[in-house]
Amino acid sequence: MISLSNRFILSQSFKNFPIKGNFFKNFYYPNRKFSELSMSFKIACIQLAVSSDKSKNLINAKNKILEASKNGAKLICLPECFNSPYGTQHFAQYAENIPNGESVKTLSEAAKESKTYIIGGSIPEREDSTGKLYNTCTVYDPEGSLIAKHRKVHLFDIDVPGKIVFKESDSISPGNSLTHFDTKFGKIGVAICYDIRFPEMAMIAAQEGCIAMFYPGAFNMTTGPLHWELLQRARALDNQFYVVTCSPARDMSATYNAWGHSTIVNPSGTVIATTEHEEVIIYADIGNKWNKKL
Ligand SMILES: NC(=O)CCC(=O)C(=O)O
Repeated sequence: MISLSNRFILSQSFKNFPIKGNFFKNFYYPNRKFSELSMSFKIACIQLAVSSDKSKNLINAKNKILEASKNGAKLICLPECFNSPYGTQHFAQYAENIPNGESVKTLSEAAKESKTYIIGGSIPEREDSTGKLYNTCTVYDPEGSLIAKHRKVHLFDIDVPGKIVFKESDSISPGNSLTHFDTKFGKIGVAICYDIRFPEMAMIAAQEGCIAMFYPGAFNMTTGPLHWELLQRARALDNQFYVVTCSPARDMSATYNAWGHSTIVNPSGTVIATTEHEEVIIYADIGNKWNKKL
């Protein structure tokens, strides 16, 4: 039995979120548009092999970003916790200030050099004024500017007897806001891993006009096979937008074994790109054309 002990009642956590006008007016989003530029554009998910060596992780991430851009990707996503092994015992050691840490510097340079949008997976963030840690995604435009930051809202606390015990809230504090950002291709939503289990976040992104929701994430060997793909297809079909997940590659010598299987799902709930658990880059062209294939 999965304990969802830190589940927020969304009406409480987002009670001040401004839902404008009649929420159901555009339920099927007939007017949501990719920009004129983007009948279709290529995205990439880098299923990065993450080690305990932070500098190595940063160099590897940058090289893979340059490789994905050479292959035509215009928007590139990294996995949850790409600069550090995923684990409560590691977060404090690898945590950085945002925007003054080395991970932000590396990703900003990579975005500028590759001239791509980058959704920088996540890193453990230290807020200097409070000492609190967050699991945070940073986003960059093709000029290398930091254009958005998402702190994971729903922390992953789980206890499946005999299978997996993990309590992210032991060291990480939750974020309290939703994150959507504009690109020249259209508006994009971002959330992190366990956030995908809370459909309201994706619904609000769709209502706000997002064309896709990206979830850097690291599911595990218990819940991965059960729910990873199902959740993505559900969020995509519910909201009629693309859903993209990006996991670290699996490392069986680590304390937390990621499921891998980074995946891209179209607005009809169909998987258009996926993989197994090794280090790899997956690509897909996303845009308005998907519905002509139905
Ligand atoms: N890193 C995470 O939030 C993992 C979430 C997960 O595995 C789940 O089942 O949910």
